Amino acid sequence: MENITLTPHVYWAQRHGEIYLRVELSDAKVGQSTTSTQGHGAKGENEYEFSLEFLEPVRPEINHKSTQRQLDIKIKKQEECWWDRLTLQEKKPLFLAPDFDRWLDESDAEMELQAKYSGLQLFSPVSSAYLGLKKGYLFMYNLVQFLGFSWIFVIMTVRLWILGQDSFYDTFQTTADIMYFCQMMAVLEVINPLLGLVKTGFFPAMIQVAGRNTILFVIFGSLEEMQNKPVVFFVFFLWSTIDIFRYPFYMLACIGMEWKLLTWLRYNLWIPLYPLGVVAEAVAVIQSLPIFDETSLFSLPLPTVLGGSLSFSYVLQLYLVLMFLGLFINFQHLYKQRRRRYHLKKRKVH
Ligand SMILES: CCCCCCCCCCCCC/C=C/C(=O)SCCNC(=O)CCNC(=O)[C@H](O)C(C)(C)COP(=O)(O)OP(=O)(O)OC[C@H]1O[C@@H](n2cnc3c(N)ncnc32)[C@H](O)[C@@H]1OP(=O)(O)O
Repeated sequence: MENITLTPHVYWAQRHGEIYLRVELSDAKVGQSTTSTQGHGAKGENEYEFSLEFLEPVRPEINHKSTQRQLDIKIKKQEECWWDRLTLQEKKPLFLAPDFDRWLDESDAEMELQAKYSGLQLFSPVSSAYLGLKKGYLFMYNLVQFLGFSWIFVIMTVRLWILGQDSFYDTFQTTADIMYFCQMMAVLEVINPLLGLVKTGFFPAMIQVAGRNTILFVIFGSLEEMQNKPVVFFVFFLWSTIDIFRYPFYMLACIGMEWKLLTWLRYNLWIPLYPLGVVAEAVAVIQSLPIFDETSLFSLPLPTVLGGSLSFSYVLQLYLVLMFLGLFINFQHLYKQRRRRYHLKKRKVH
């Protein structure tokens, strides 16, 4: 019977300097070209072939080792750098999948490099356990946040659908408990970069978490008069709309996966939502100023000659200025992250 050329399953992983390909072929006999191989694969004994156009240049020399189970190929990158994907074409070939046995994300690969230089073994039981724990922790954290914000988003949307504008007035009573929980958990987003668990900048995360928590705990939480205002609806709706996409995006990143639509939403939705969110928060702060003046809540004691006390509303007026400074810093940060993500795409077009 005449042999037909088939495509084997190929699994890949990378380090800063190398690409690893694992081809699912047993007892492979590699021909002149490394990508054309005689071996036993999913469709039995046959000639198997695949070709890949790499994202960046690689060195011509290719190392390969055939075992009873698979064919391992190691290719050196021309330049030591992290690739966003393996192939020049954006759409992943059907026969290609991540090799989760060797898979490391960029920061883990950096850790591996450091471990190599300091003589430690990254794949020692201790460091593998650390990586597993880190991934498990981040995955669970993102999952819990995703569920929390989804719950808030769904409750608000359903109530808006059924009650219309009436639902604006009791958003706080129906969703605040979960919002408190999610936003208290979000403090971990400031701690995670400090511990080196994620690459997020500490300062942008701090601005984000401090900004939201000031609104939630100080403005809405401590002033009952604010809790029935429609502004609560707009603030909570804008926060949850971004986060029902942001957290699943991080979850997939934890397991080395990407869903194009989700990535697009994560890197584009903030463009209208962030300014809108800050404007809604500014409205909440402005509405709370007369209430703080009337109730003297959190007012700062001063000597009698200086008037006896300073209303907290002055602190909030200063905070209003900081809010727009914070918006500017984070908008720039998110814009840079977006450019970094789409950099390669642009280079391809020009
Ligand atoms: C002078 C300052 C004074 C401060 C005073 C306070 C003033 C406050 C003013 C501002 C008020 C803002 C209040 C907020 C309002 C709103 O939220 S409105 C609604 C719209 N909001 C948004 O769009 C913002 C959403 N938030 C974010 O995007 C983040 O919180 C961020 C910190 C602002 C930016 O995110 P960042 O993490 O830096 O970017 P990423 O590209 O997503 O992540 C970098 C890499 O790290 C990985 N990663 C991050 N977190 C996780 C995680 N939890 N789990 C797993 N992985 C994570 C991520 O995958 C990235 O990895 P790579 O892709 O490999 O690079």
